[in-house]
Amino acid sequence: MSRTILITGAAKGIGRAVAEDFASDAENRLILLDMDLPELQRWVDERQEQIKARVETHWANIADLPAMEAFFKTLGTQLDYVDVLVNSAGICNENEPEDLKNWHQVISVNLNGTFYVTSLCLALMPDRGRIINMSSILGRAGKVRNTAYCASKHGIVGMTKALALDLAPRQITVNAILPAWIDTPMLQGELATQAAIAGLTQEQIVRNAKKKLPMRRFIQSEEVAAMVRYLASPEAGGVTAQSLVIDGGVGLGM
Ligand SMILES: NC(=O)C1=CN([C@@H]2O[C@H](COP(=O)(O)OP(=O)(O)OC[C@H]3O[C@@H](n4cnc5c(N)ncnc54)[C@H](O)[C@@H]3O)[C@@H](O)[C@H]2O)C=CC1
Ligand SMILES: CC(C)c1ccc(C(=O)O)c(O)c1O
Repeated sequence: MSRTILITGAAKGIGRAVAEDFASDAENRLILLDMDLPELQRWVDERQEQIKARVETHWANIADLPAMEAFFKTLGTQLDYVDVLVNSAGICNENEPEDLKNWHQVISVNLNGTFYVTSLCLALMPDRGRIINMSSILGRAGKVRNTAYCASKHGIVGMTKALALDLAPRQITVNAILPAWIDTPMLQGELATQAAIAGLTQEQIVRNAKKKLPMRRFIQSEEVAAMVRYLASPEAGGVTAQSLVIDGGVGLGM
């Protein structure tokens, strides 16, 4: 089955693992977007031997609406369809409760950016298309010092549910994945910050963190990519408007 798959945030972490997964199929065409184009290109160059799909890389800031409109206008002249959209680009900043600047920054990227890409992509999406949004376990729970991030991820869940109903007559499915504690540069960066604050080594912070997790381990990006693969498959044609959690049980633990 020949498909075009557009992935945001493909340079690192979950987005990269999703790209790697789809890249093993020679019938796929991948459109990979990220703000960190050098890192995205470096990874694609490094994996040339393993990559079977046709891959294109593009610099993109999903929060920049005029730039995204221009990007999709050009894309529309180069292809007929985007069959699968995976919205993985996102940022995670802690904030003081009254921090307006951080609010705008996080909402701009995580919520507005995800909506911009989705709405622009819809013009290119055929019936039976797939939209998969990376929310978070913080799309259904709260966390101290995370007002903006939690709001953005709750927003993605709401957007997913409503859009799924709009698009259901066309057999387009829209689902959210709710991960937590995925071993990515985002998590490693946060652990490094915590280690610096606590005056501990990164290894000590990692050991302490894992002790508090029900499975005593971080989830690998490839495990999230497998969930994306399922949601993108023909077999998942009846799964829509859902929030699929992959958090090793942490969201339900005490
Ligand atoms: N790592 C984790 O434990 C969890 C991650 N998530 C979510 O999963 C998604 C992916 O996270 P990770 O892979 O861990 O993050 P990451 O930081 O490792 O990778 C995110 C990628 O998105 C790109 N990006 C950020 N802002 C962008 C923008 N404005 N335009 C284009 N690209 C942009 C970055 O350059 C980076 O390559 C995010 O939406 C995150 O909120 C949710 C729950 C847990
Ligand atoms: C601390 C790390 C980076 C992190 C960030 C966000 C979430 C989430 O949205 O659920 C996590 O679970 C994390 O582990």
